[in-house]
Amino acid sequence: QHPPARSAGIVGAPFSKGQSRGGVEDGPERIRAAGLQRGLQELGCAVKDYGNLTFEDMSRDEPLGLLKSVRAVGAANQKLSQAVRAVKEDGHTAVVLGGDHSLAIGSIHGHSAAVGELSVVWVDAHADINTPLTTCTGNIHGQPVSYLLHELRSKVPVLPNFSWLKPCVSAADVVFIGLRDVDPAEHYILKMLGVKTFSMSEVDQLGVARVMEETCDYLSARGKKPIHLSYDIDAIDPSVAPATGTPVVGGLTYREGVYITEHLCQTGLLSAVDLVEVNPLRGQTEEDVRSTVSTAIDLLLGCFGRVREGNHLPDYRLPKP
Ligand SMILES: N[C@H]1CN[C@H](C(=O)O)[C@@H]1CCC[B-](O)(O)O
Ligand SMILES: [Mn+2]
Ligand SMILES: [Mn+2]
Ligand SMILES: [Mn+2]
Repeated sequence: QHPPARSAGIVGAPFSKGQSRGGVEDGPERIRAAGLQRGLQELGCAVKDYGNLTFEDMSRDEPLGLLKSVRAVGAANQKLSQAVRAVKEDGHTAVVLGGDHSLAIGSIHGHSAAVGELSVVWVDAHADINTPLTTCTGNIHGQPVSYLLHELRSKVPVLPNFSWLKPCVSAADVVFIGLRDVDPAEHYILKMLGVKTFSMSEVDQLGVARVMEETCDYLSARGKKPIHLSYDIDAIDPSVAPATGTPVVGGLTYREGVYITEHLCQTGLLSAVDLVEVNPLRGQTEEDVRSTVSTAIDLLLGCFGRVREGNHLPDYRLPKP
């Protein structure tokens, strides 16, 4: 029989101030222009596009110590949180198109406001778990996880435009996949909190099928909760997805990247997905950008039931002479 009808609520978040490379704000439009909505509809998925959020320019947003664009990041994520909560309350699986990975702060916060406790699968070359005091760059796209975890509450100072944010995720409900560029402070935090991680070494050692089995067993052992998939396109090897801000060699193959989404889709627990860090300006050729955007779309379609064996709509009938 066919799976229950799925519906996607798309929110574009053209935001770049969690890092310092222009262009990532064009991610949402490039992904839409390459046919995300049609691809979802061809899977029998209902689609509601909520459009792009608008982020007003911050008049003064001086750095706070190392931290850059704190007020802009705080305001943007407050807006995104409200948007994602509304999408969930409308009954859709949320699809957040970035924009940089600081957007996961608002996306996960809003998702949790709607559904309560959730599991987070963070697919990324990076752990993005620096705190405002351990960051070496000041870029908040390297910090979102620390703002969200209950266990790090005492390590994150109150920041301007962040008074709306409360931690909403437990460290034991997070799994990282694809890690290969983790700062020492981040590694210390991951070990201190006992966070489940599958670095690229484990992907090589176990294979992606076993990684996904263990991920789902680990998360469901604490009770089946809605899953928030936060997918940084730089988890995928730069040979496939080069148009991104912080590429790192030795990434997931296209097949491994898609397998992750196919597997999470079949759990039936996928409740929101972020697809972030697509930056068209970081491609050296148009083909670089096309390949990156096309991969992003295929990852999203995998979340909504696309499988490589093929799909057909429930009402399909063979034509008769
Ligand atoms: N080189 C990494 C590791 N730590 C750095 C930082 O904290 O600025 C970079 C963050 C990448 C964020 B991204 O994963 O969202 O791309
Ligand atoms: Mn990354
Ligand atoms: Mn990231
Ligand atoms: Mn990145």
